Amino acid sequence: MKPLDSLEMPRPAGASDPIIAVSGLSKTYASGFQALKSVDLEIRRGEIFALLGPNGAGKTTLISIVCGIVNPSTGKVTADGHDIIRDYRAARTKIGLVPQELTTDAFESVWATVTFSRGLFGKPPNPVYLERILKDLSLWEKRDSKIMTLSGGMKRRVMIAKALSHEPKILFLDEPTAGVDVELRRDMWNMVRRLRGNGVTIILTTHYIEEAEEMADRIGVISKGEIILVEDKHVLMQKLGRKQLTLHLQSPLASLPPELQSESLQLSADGTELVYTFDTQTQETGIAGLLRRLSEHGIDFKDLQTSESSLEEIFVSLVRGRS
Ligand SMILES: Nc1ncnc2c1ncn2[C@@H]1O[C@H](COP(=O)(O)OP(=O)(O)OP(=O)(O)O)[C@@H](O)[C@H]1O
Repeated sequence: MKPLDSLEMPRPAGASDPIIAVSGLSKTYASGFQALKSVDLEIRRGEIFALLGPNGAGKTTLISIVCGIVNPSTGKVTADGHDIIRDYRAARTKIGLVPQELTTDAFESVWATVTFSRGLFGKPPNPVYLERILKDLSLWEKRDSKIMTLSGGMKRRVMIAKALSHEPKILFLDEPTAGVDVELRRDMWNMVRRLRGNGVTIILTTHYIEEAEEMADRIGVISKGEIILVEDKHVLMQKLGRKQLTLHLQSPLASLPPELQSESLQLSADGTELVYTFDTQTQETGIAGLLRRLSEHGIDFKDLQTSESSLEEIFVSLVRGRS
């Protein structure tokens, strides 16, 4: 993909108010199922926000409400200062949505589809802008092709072009890289970064924790309709991160001596490795004491390595802790 430098959407100078403000938002579907439980969330201007949560946590429901596709039961949402219900049109114009499912008109050409999408938002035609988007998304050569003739990856690019056609300030990407190949995933990550560079705020939902780890400025975790955590990515990883020290033993151990047994020290099944888990936040890691006690028991090691817990491990432990 070529650069999206051309998408000039300057960041408002000094604007510190949230671009999206969600307060007390609840949703109970007609079935009686409560998908969102009094959600409060603020999205900052110009950030990439990743919303993580297991299947059925309420991610799509939340996005759908902000985009005016699903009605909230209670609560208030504003998008760039516009109430999404009272001032629906103005709010919706600010938002581009790339939904999970591909919903494009199979018989239309790429060009007709993006032109039509722009028109839906009441924006005057701007073929130069649309040409830039299609070029940036490597779709320009396919502009006259019917969508049904495109590959799945190309169709996904069309969905993005449609979402950007009316120059939104906010872009929602619902599971953007589910089922796409590695190359397209990389392209999309690069595109998201360039959009952010141009002042677009991006909210993405993902199951790929790797994606949040790589892309997001902040991470929100949703579980069973509740936002259980919102944190700067680096702070989150530092706060909840644990480190592991793995000792490769000189000779395998049948079992750990009782005096050494603790939750933080585990012997591998084959007895060749000892794994010690410690908190990155504490002053005292306990490593010196551990090494001393091992030596007292005549347990020698030939090598050691440390590793930090990934966002994936943090996420799993957070969501597990709630179930
Ligand atoms: N129209 C509906 N009627 C009744 N229940 C619904 C409806 N839409 C969604 N739900 C339920 O609300 C819950 C949240 O669904 P939602 O699609 O928001 O979750 P999600 O976090 O996006 O999940 P996924 O990661 O699987 O896409 C689920 O239990 C789902 O079955």
